[in-house]
Amino acid sequence: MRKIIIGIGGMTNGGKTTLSTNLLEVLPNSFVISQDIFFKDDSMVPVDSNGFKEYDTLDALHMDRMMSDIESWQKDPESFMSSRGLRVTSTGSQKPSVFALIVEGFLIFNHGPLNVLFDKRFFLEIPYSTCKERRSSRTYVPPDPPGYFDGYVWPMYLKNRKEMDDAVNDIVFLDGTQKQEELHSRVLADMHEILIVLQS
Ligand SMILES: Nc1ncnc2c1ncn2[C@@H]1O[C@H](COP(=O)(O)OP(=O)(O)O)[C@@H](O)[C@H]1O
Ligand SMILES: O=C(O)c1ccc[n+]([C@@H]2O[C@H](COP(=O)([O-])O)[C@@H](O)[C@H]2O)c1
Repeated sequence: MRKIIIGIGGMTNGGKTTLSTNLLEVLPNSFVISQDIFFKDDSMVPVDSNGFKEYDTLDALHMDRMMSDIESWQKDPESFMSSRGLRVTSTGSQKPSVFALIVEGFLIFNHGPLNVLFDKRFFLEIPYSTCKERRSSRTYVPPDPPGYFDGYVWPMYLKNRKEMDDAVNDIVFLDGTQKQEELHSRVLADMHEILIVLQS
């Protein structure tokens, strides 16, 4: 049995969830773990000197819990999926030969212990104006206060991005303004290559 872990990183609103959901639909025996669901409760997130909640750091996330879920998948992907109500697809009487885990999130490559687990890393980039526009039509819990994007989110993106660029060099950058179908085909083609290598 082969296991493949793909990282779909990217800027806020870069299209990570959309791309991951599209991949999930076509990849048999795949599962998506999203970093977003590991945000700490608002009461645990401190406020910076400008009064903005510091959500865009690894400290705002339960990374220990996220790692523990990924470890469970690594130990036994089949049980991991069935314990979440998902059936494993087999060919005839044969057990599936490949399981794929897609890990998506805005800080997945900034966490060293997670970053080392990826067989392939993708990062969705969009221009500042697209990012600001997409973000303004999204409602988080809690919602972004006035000035949050320019006063906190964008400066933190630049900081986190620099840290990632300094520490990780094996990333395929994707233009998140491309059509969803193009992004989907590009990632599938790259994954296909890895699967061939893994199966040989
Ligand atoms: N390739 C794309 N082209 C145009 N809009 C997109 C594309 N991918 C995602 N979007 C839109 O951008 C917004 C953010 O997408 P989402 O997948 O939730 O981003 P993320 O998970 O990176 O925050 C959504 O409104 C989504 O419909
Ligand atoms: O999901 C949450 O609990 C949450 C609460 C407050 C803010 N967020 C924002 O979620 C962003 C990362 O998620 P995403 O999907 O935009 O990449 C990050 O920029 C945070 O500011 C997310």
